[in-house]
Amino acid sequence: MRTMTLAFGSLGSAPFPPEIQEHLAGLDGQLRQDGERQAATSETILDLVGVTLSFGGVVALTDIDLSARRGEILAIIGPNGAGKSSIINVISGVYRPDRGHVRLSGRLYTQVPTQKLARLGIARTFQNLALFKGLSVLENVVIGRAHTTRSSFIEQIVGLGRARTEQTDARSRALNALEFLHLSHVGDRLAGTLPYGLQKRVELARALVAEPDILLLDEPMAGMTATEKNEMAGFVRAARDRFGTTVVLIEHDIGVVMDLSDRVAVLDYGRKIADGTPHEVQRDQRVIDAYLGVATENENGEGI
Ligand SMILES: Nc1ncnc2c1ncn2[C@@H]1O[C@H](COP(=O)(O)OP(=O)(O)OP(=O)(O)O)[C@@H](O)[C@H]1O
Repeated sequence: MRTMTLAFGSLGSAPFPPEIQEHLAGLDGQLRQDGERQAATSETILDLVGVTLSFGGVVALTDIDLSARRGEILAIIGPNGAGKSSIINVISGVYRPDRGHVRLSGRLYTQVPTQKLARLGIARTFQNLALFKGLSVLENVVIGRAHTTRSSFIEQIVGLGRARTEQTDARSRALNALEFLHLSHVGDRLAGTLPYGLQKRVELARALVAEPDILLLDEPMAGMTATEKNEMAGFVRAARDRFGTTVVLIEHDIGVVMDLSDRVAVLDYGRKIADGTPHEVQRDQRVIDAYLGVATENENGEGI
């Protein structure tokens, strides 16, 4: 059953909670406030061309063209089973498309090499939490720097020279990421002991510490309260504003999507049926039809 709720504007322009806003603004004066978003450059950093993917007889994606520009927040939405996760998994190299290709910063891949993902400038979070629950929050975030390690196994065991420099650097960057996401106070806690919403934020910290060009977020606000969603949306926006990161996210809460995204791509049955600004997509008849029967009219019988 297709269960997506079409609640356009449910969060509207809900403000980023004041204490978080104050914290972010005070970090080093570099953060831009809401409404002063860093404009996405016209440089296309991610390009999917004609991507088709099937599992046996099930066609998950059909001839998908999709691109994202540097510094853009792109949301992928669609009913359950529409192919959203499949796109993220193609971009991150988990699935190899039957046809089509992915271009990252101009380089062409039929399949993105998963093991080189971080070095290619891509970091991701997962639909279900993927933290090491028995490690501290800080240790979890330090792992996000693993791709930068050049020292040998022996050097790391002994903890000398290059290994020590790398560890110090990783720890320092992880501490900065924790501060940026307002998590410093839980850095020493075991990740598994944190409330769910904070664990999701730790995942974001681990992805951000890799300093990715492209951040893939698979339902980053799933299971969160409205307040937690607002906080998370604010942090995602702040990360983009501060680092110029391109964000590609899947999110079921359309209110969050409309408020946070620069552009929205809509999938239905594995096909892209719309791609535009939140305003454009919201009024697209094909999108409304895709969710037919769920809040497509207001009380006066007018389309929303
Ligand atoms: N590993 C797989 N094996 C077989 N079929 C799959 C696999 N992954 C996805 N599919 C199928 O491909 C289609 C698209 O699935 P996908 O998970 O990409 O959709 P989605 O939009 O992310 O859905 P949801 O919102 O429920 O997470 C569905 O029909 C799904 O059953």
